[in-house]
Amino acid sequence: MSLYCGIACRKKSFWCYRLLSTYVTKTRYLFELKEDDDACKTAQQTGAFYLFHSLAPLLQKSEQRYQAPQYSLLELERLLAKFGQDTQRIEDSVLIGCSKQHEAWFALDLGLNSSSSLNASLQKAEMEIELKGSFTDLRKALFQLNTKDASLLTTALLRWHDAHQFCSRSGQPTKKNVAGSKRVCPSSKIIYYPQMAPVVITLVSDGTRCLLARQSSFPKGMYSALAGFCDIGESLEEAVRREVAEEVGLELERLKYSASQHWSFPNSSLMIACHASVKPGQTEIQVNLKELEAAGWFSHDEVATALRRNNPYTQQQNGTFWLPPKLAIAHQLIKEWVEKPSCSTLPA
Ligand SMILES: NC(=O)c1ccc[n+]([C@@H]2O[C@H](COP(=O)([O-])OP(=O)(O)OC[C@H]3O[C@@H](n4cnc5c(N)ncnc54)[C@H](O)[C@@H]3O)[C@@H](O)[C@H]2O)c1
Ligand SMILES: [Mg+2]
Repeated sequence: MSLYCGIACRKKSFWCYRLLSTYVTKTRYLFELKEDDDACKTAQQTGAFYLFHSLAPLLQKSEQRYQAPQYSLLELERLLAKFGQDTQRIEDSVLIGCSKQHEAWFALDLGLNSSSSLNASLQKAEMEIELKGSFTDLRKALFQLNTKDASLLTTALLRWHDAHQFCSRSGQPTKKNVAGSKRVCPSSKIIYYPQMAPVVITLVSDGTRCLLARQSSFPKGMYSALAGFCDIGESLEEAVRREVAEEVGLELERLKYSASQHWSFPNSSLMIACHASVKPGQTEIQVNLKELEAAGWFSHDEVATALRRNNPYTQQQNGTFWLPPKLAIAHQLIKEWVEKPSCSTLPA
């Protein structure tokens, strides 16, 4: 393994290596796998593969808990052989992380039409029987897994490769590197990197209440914070102010960054979450019905109660509103405000 400890000391020595923390060696190892196709191929030999079918991750259920099983390269080759597939399909896998011991983790979709193999997608039902699990809709899967497994199962990279198989300049097929961190057009030499769209999400407060809204496409009864894609040329602050003005007709007073999250739906977004406040007396909402179905101010008690009983699968019948599930950054933002309502009015 060729690891070095930094710009000041590029020696490949045990002494140098020992100076680096586990986290740093892990990130350097992943960097190496993204840059070096041979190193990544070698890593596949001892690596672990997570399986997907048309972007739905394979989950197995044991004792009321769901887990995403891992397969070795050998197991994967045997599986493909059993279904009459050539092992070239493994070239479609993408690097998604590694363990502290540098076991590399890959994601492979058996349902998408393969770019490296002539064979089309594998039969889902037959695979599920063979693998003793089920390919589960990603949204559902994310809410059934623990946070660590859920973050591994992001399908954004698989989806991006599936949708970027041709060069937009030459029209020729592009080729992914082994790790899947880029695609190159052999004809135009253009390098394509995975893209994501910045999205702002804002919980607006008037000091005692917070503003929640819903789109008609949301599950029945669910309310969330205001969200919107950033326009080209905008700063995050400008995007937050514009989205709030556009969607509910309010002008913001203070704005405070909270946290961020990668979000796989509908494609690949970087959600940037903020708390914001409006001027006292300037709280009258004018809902933009082209964007939202409804919006309103909710008291601290109402929101705290909704957080306590939050379960999307049981809340839809009795007419009460419910909030996005724990894994969504909207939930974290709302929880933060419930725990500390002054967070939106404190200086940034
Ligand atoms: N993780 C969370 O907690 C959370 C919570 C709420 C919303 N979200 C996500 O935030 C995203 C944006 O929210 P929104 O729908 O209110 O956005 P929005 O208010 O900007 O409205 C969506 C519209 O913006 C336009 N648009 C501009 N740039 C776009 C792009 N790059 N991709 C797609 N559409 C684009 C389209 O016309 C689209 O219909 C959604 O995809 C949603 O999944 C995540
Ligand atoms: Mg919006």
